[in-house]
Amino acid sequence: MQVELERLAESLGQLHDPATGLPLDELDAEIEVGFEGGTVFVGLTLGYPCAGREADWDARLREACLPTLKGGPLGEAQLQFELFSDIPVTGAADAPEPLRGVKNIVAVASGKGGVGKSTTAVNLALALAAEGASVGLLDADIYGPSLPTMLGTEGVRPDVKEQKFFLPVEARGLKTMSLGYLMTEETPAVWRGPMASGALNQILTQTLWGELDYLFVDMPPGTGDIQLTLAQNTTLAGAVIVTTPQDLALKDAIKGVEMFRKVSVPVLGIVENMSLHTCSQCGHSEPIFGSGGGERIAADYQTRLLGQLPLTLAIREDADGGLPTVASDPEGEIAGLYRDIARRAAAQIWLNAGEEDLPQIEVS
Ligand SMILES: Nc1ncnc2c1ncn2[C@@H]1O[C@H](COP(=O)(O)OP(=O)(O)OP(=O)(O)O)[C@@H](O)[C@H]1O
Repeated sequence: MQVELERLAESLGQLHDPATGLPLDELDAEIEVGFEGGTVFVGLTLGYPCAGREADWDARLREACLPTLKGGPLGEAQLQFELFSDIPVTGAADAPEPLRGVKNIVAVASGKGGVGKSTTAVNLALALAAEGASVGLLDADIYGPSLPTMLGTEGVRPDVKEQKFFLPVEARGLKTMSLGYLMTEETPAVWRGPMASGALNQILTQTLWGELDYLFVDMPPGTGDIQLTLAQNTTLAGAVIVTTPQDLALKDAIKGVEMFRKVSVPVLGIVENMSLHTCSQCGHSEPIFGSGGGERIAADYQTRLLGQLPLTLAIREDADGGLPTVASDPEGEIAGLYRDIARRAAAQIWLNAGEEDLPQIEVS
């Protein structure tokens, strides 16, 4: 029977993990197989949260197990499957105290403004929370903090502890902090570089984030000094670059990729937003901003296209109305796209954590 169980584990190791595209035995995935009381137990541990895929894994594992079990001593056994996630830690051990419990800090960035970076950041954060992770979201967009609008927390002021720390504002299952919660009439309308960097660093390191699997940072748009300083001063697990398919936005997205590479922050991948427009009247879809751009950058810059999101009224209305699509229509098609992208980004962090030395790409 032991031989049977080993054969089973072997055949399960050949299954492909959809978030990385790699077979389980090439990943740091743990497959446990056991037999007790007439039941074969299979446990699979992945390095990213994927509660939403449990039923899918269950079906695929059953299908893979059948030929191995059929006709053998375990042919009549019941099959019980459980999916676990063990999220890697890429936070720095010497991080400021409030960030010590944060396993992974992920920057969501864009080379230029208005491409949907904040909308993507909030939906990705909600998506990983829906997959079972504990998630925080820091709105570091000094030019126009939009998190309070998107999460319906306008006018909320965070509690302060020991006159030194902010307590994050809980919203839709996320721990959030935004410059928007702190703005007063005295807050400068236009932040100068060092002042902006200082303010960002302060809310990042003086917020009591507690234990988090992922902290998403919605970066200010662009690739100037403020962004560079933030990327340099923080141990980031990686960056997600949001772009639209227009040539100009793509050029700026490349600058984003180059900026993160310069400071050795892994680029987890590209999200192409507003890729296709589907007419709400006739259902016809067309790539009004062009097509294939995100894929091209991903190929040219050895990163991956994490996914594409359509230009739809629902995404805009949901975000602007305080209930982003992943929360307003969790089982819908668009929420599914965000969840796929979020799992791929998290899986990329897992892959990177398994590599001892990331290749250093020199950008002159
Ligand atoms: N896929 C989409 N379909 C339709 N509208 C979208 C989509 N993505 C974002 N939007 C809308 O586009 C506007 C700009 O989005 P958002 O604020 O997320 O962009 P941004 O890149 O963060 O901008 P900024 O540079 O101002 O921070 C918002 O009104 C948002 O609701």
